[in-house]
Amino acid sequence: MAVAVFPGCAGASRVTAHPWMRAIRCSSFSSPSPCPPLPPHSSVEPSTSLPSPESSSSSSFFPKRGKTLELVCESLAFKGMGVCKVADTGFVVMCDRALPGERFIGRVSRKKGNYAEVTKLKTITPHWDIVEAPCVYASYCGGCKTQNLHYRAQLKAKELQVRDLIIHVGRFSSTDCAKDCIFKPIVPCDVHFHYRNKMEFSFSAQCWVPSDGPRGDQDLIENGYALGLHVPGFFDKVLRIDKCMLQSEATNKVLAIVQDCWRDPSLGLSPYDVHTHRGFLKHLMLRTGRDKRTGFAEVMVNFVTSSYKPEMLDPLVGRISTIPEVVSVMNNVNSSVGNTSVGEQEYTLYGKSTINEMLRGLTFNISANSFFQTNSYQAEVLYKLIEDFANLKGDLSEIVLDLFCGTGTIGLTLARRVRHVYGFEVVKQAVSDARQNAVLNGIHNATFIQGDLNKIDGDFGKEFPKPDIVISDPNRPGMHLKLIKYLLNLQASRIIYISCNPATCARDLDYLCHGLPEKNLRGCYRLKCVQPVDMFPHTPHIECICVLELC
Ligand SMILES: C[S@@+](CC[C@H](N)C(=O)[O-])C[C@H]1O[C@@H](n2cnc3c(N)ncnc32)[C@H](O)[C@@H]1O
Repeated sequence: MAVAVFPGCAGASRVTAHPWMRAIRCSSFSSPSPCPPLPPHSSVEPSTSLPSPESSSSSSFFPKRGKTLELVCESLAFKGMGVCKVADTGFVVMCDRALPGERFIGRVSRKKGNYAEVTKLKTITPHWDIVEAPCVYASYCGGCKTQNLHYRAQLKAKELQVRDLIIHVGRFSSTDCAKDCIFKPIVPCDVHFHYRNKMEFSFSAQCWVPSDGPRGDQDLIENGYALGLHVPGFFDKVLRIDKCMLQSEATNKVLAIVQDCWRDPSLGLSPYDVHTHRGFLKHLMLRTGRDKRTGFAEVMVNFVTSSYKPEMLDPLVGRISTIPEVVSVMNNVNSSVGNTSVGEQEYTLYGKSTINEMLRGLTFNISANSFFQTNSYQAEVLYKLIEDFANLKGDLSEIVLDLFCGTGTIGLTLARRVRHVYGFEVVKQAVSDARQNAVLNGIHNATFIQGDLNKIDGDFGKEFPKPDIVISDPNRPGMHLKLIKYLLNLQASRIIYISCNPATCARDLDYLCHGLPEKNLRGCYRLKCVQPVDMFPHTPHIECICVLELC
């Protein structure tokens, strides 16, 4: 199928397509921080003229909440929201689950500064590059929002989003970027399904049944219990999922067994109720790794419960441990009212307490709560690119600083070719895993330090020599201004910035390259390359690697 050209990519129609970008700088610091405004940028201003949603003349217009509008989706933006225009007027709104080319009726649900959000009510004509979504839950669960968009079109949309953000939020000139070939084509993921090595399902006392949902769900309304994924936007409603096409076949077998028996009244198991704070079962986390000798899948099952009652879980453990791939059953006990999966106590109910995964020739031990790249196939590709971009001399002379190092995977894959790796990470367990992973792989030139990179002070950096290469792989909020300031003072010759949020990445690149005069910061880096990598087909998530060189 031919990939349609997105009309939103060209010329004037793009002009009105970025009103939400204003919010990026202000919303993305993870701790209180002065929030500089977006620079004047006339091209990001939305059109505000529309006489009436039903007609199309030109008085000032902002649609009222509840108003229905006929819309056309032009492109995908932040979090996979469709960028839409009111038909015949050009007024911009954002709509979840609207895909490029789709004409539909939407209802205004929220006003957001200078644009509005709408809820889709009815499709008039479908989007371009339509394919049939193979998963019955694709329209409901919130995970695979673009499963019915041809994969090539998904890639194109992600590539355009990165480019847009770097230019408009990062304030890089599109002409210069084109001249210097800054934007590299996105690297596709060859594995489109079953690529996720970790999924977390929730137990709930409130089952959500979509009115036009997958058949067979009707009986669930009766007792209201569900094991599945949260309905987007609801912390207390769960859509029952019997099979997820993103996780491994082995973990789907586990899910099927648990679905089959957990509601059996004779077991006396109850879901945790987030309103009353009563009940036992909170989450079912499933992780897939690989046996380091055979390369075959090995699975960890982690029950997150509100209290420690292993005898209650015995019947489930007995059944799932008959699946040959299951090598570990863990129990994280989280007695707090919060509904996270990290427990205060962790118990091994069956088998071992960690599973293995291999990456770039190294073996990693993964415990229930360790961070590990969730697509191991594509992590291999990502890490190879990082290593290539790091452009190491390979003479064991260089120092690498691995910021936000998690379980040390990036630093450890580089350690064989450098003098020393220093890794920083806030999660204690991840730091301990990183140290163990170094030992497991016979690596002695890596030091992992626990610390919060949002709270660094003037002493940061005194405990290690000046790095030649900085790797920075922050989570979605990006880097704190304190860390940016440190990097600008440090002046390492190369920074490899890996990001899972191109919006905050663009902001940080702007600071590193152009500075921030109101904070007395002078940029001293040149953007050499932006390489998007698709780690998560069918989802709005975008990963990219950016290479910066000292001017
Ligand atoms: C996107 S992950 C990258 C992990 C690792 N580089 C990898 O590829 O596996 C981001 C990591 O940053 C850590 N992190 C988040 N906020 C942090 C902070 N303020 N200080 C230090 N580490 C932080 C998270 O715990 C997580 O391990």
